[in-house]
Amino acid sequence: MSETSSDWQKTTIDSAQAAAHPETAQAVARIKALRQTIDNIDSAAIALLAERFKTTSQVGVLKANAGFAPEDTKREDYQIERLHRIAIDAGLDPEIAEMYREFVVTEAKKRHQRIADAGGDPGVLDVFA
Ligand SMILES: O=C(O)C(=O)C[C@]1(C(=O)O)C=C[C@@H](O)C=C1
Repeated sequence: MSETSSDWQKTTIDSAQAAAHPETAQAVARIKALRQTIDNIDSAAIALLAERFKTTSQVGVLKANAGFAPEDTKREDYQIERLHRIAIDAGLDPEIAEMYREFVVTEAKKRHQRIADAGGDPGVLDVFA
C-alpha cells in the first residue's frame, strides 16, 4: 500500500510489506514470482546487448580500417522498417522498438567513432582495462 497519498508511485513490495498488509499477501507472492521472470529476461537482455556491442565493435574496426564512416543511413532505414514490423508481429508497441534501435545504433556509432579516432584499435573500448 502507499505510505502516503502523495507517494503512491513508490511502494516497496517485499516481505515487510507482506507482513504489514496480510490482505495483499497473494498479490505480493504473485509479484515476487513475476519478478523472477523479469530478472531472467533482464539477464538475457544484458547478455544479448553484450553480444550486439561486441559484434558492432568488429564492424567498427572494419569500417575504420576501410575508411568508411560510422553511419550507414540506408542500413538504418532497413532496420527501422524491420524492427517496426517485427515489433507489431510480437505484440510490442513499435515506439519501444524504435527507442531500443535508436539507443543501440547511436551507441554503436559513438563507439565506431572512438575506434576510428584510435586508428582502428577496438582496445579503446575496453571497459575492463
Ligand atoms: O551495420 C552497420 O554498418 C553498423 O555499423 C552497425 C549499426 C548498428 O548498430 O546496427 C551501426 C551504425 C550504422 O549506421 C548502422 C548499423
